[in-house]
Amino acid sequence: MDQSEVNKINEQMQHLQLPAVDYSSIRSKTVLVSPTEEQFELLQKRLKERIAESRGETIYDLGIGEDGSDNGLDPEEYDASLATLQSLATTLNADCVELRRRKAEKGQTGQYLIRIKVDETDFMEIRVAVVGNVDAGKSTLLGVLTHGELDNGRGFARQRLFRHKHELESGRTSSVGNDILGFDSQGNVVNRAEHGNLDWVKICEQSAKVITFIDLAGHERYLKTTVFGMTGHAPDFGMLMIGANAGIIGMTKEHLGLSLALSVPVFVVVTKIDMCPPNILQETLKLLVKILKSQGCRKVPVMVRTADEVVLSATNFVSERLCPIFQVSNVTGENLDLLKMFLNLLTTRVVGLDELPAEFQIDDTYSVPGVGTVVSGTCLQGVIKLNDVLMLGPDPLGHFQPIPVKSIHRKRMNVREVRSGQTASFALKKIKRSQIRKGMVMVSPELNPQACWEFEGEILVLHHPTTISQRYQAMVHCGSIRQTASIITMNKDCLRTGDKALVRFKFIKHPEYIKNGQRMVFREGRTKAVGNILKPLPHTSATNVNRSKPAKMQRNTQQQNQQNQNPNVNGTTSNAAANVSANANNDVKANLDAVLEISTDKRNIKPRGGKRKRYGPSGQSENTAPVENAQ
Ligand SMILES: Nc1nc2c(ncn2[C@@H]2O[C@H](COP(=O)(O)OP(=O)(O)OP(=O)(O)O)[C@@H](O)[C@H]2O)c(=O)[nH]1
Repeated sequence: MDQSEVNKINEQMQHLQLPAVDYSSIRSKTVLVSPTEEQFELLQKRLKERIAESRGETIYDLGIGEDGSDNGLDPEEYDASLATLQSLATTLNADCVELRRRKAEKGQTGQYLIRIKVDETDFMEIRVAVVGNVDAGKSTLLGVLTHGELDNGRGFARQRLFRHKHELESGRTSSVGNDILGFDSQGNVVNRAEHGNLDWVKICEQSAKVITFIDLAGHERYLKTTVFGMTGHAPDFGMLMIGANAGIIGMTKEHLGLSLALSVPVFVVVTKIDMCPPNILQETLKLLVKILKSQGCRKVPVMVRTADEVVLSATNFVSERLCPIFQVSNVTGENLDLLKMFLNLLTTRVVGLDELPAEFQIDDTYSVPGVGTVVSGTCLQGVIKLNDVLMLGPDPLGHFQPIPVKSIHRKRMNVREVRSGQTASFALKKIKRSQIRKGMVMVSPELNPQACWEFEGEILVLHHPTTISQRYQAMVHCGSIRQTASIITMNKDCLRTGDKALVRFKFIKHPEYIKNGQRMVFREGRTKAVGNILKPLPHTSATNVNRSKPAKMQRNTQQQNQQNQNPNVNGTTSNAAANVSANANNDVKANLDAVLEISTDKRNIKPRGGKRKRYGPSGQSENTAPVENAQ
């Protein structure tokens, strides 16, 4: 079975009302011992479905029945079952790799990774945002993982990575870096550095799964970029790094709070255990566990010390509550195998969105000599194929224009399509780079996209030194949108730390494409609020574009316009919005304590300033990079 077949099954499962298949005859733990032809077919069908459900792989339990019988098989039964499982995998063009075996009430049980062998141009994609305080060892760990050479404790692995990055990304000023780690269908790492360099195309060709690390800066002065990385690059997971000796300092809690606020499941990697006295390491772990278990985080910390624990935590990690903790050394390599095994088992959180109309969010733009304008970003839903015509926008007037996709790259590799949950870059014709900005989207014409100057959102103020009142302005981060917005109205006179409110925002520079239910962060300096977009208010009248009017007049005109279109706006919110709001309330409330704690951590507060990105006349960062670096 190849990826296109997996996709086909996915499609069928979502859209067709398939008659329910009766799997009752394959529920017993011994069914694999010597299945009848009919049972074999059913087993094959079920396995195919499971692989399709998680986009190319599944973990199969051997010796565990669904019929309530005691777990475990005797050695002969086990061997026979394993042989059947292997032949099932072979018929589906998949590999079957043992993850663990253990003793059960009656004999043995085991878990096996069944992963399809994809063709050269396809691979599963998982994005991991790497966060943590300065010096936690982020770059070093990524250097060690991706280049396969240990560190010397004095920056060796990190330099390698920097040199590699510098060579590959010369000209890029963005401080969000990407590194990739590929696994083949048997779970082996495929990265092979040649003269210190990695060939991304080769890695992707040999990989069944590629982990993209979004390397986010650890210093507070780059927090804006870090927030953008977490919202704009749509990570599946967050890897929070902590230096064992330094402990939970600086931005550690801030980054944890950000992951919580954006509902990104987090695992923790404690580094430098080779140089940390045992008592300090214990203190760091104790505090970490305390924070994770606190009311605000409500996580279940799990120390991962064995391969068994890796399988357990990876298979349960989709639930946001579990928080696996690894203790590693980049110098001795201790426990790095466990971390690699865990990364190999991570599965995408985006499933079942391929059938929706395409939606691609742009997180960067490039000018490539000989190619033209290139945009990179994430396909949030649907499938985008070569030569598809998508609506690009919104421009400063809120308009979208049709534009064909002339070439698609995934991780610098030429491909014919990109699916939901995957990142890609597109070459676009007849459009200047200065006409495109981060935060714009390319969507299927079916969606009839509309731009919004204003939207209603529900926010929770995590921290503000005094009070927030109407007309307050701060940066809204939402997906790859990063723009200052001002508060036009809210359902309270003023907001203080810990307050929740329904707020109507207005972007100050240009309208944006936003959607109901999107998570957002509203921040400026030490002020932070998180929440959800409840109701985008589409811009339909030219008055919205006229920014020369006094703020108050403009507000009134817009309110009138919107009242006319939508009588619901100023009174009660719609039912759908109210539902989102109820859910958001719970999520947001859950984060409160942790983040309040975070916001009062004085060590986080450092003077702002430092290196800034250069911006061109259009407000674009002045990136120029060859097309292959766009991904
Ligand atoms: N002994 C020891 N040293 C380590 C380990 N991991 C990293 N280091 C060292 O710690 C220093 C800081 O590591 P970096 O990788 O630069 O830290 P970082 O988190 O990337 O820092 P920023 O990129 O500035 O945010 C380097 O000198 C590394 O050699 C480890 O496991 N053991």
